[in-house]
Amino acid sequence: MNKISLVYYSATGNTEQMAKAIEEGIVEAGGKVTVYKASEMNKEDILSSDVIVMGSSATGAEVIDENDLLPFMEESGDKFKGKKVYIFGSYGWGGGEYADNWKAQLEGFGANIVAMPVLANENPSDDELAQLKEIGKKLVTI
Ligand SMILES: Cc1cc2nc3c(=O)[nH]c(=O)nc-3n(C[C@H](O)[C@H](O)[C@H](O)COP(=O)(O)O)c2cc1C
Repeated sequence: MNKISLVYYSATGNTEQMAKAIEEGIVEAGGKVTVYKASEMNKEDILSSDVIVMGSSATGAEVIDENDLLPFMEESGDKFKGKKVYIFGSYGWGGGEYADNWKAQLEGFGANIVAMPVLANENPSDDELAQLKEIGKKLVTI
């Protein structure tokens, strides 16, 4: 069974709801996940996981959380090489463009993006939450 960590940034709760759906899926499938808010993450624990799940809303100008998650990504670069990674999040108006940049950055580090990111426009829909739950189930043994 995979060691899974999930770290997310959410200003108003949209990405947080999505994180909860993934967590539910993992737990339903008999797995375990340690969930961190980006401002409280344990970087070593996250980087020692088999599967790293990261969520962020779009902030600034089409970027992920610039206070914690972006610095973590940039300082950890090579440590993502060969890791199984899943990213998701919520955006307001940019069509989710920020996540394309994010995915490309991770792929540049050599990460293996295990499924297409689910991106919600503001509040996640029931369908998006259901998709995230299914992805959570798969992460347990992927
Ligand atoms: C300061 C700020 C900057 C934002 N920048 C973007 C952006 O560049 N592109 C975009 O699509 N949405 C942007 N948004 C909208 C948020 O990404 C959107 O409201 C999202 O649903 C918030 O999710 P959260 O509650 O998980 O943080 C921004 C919102 C705020 C408050």
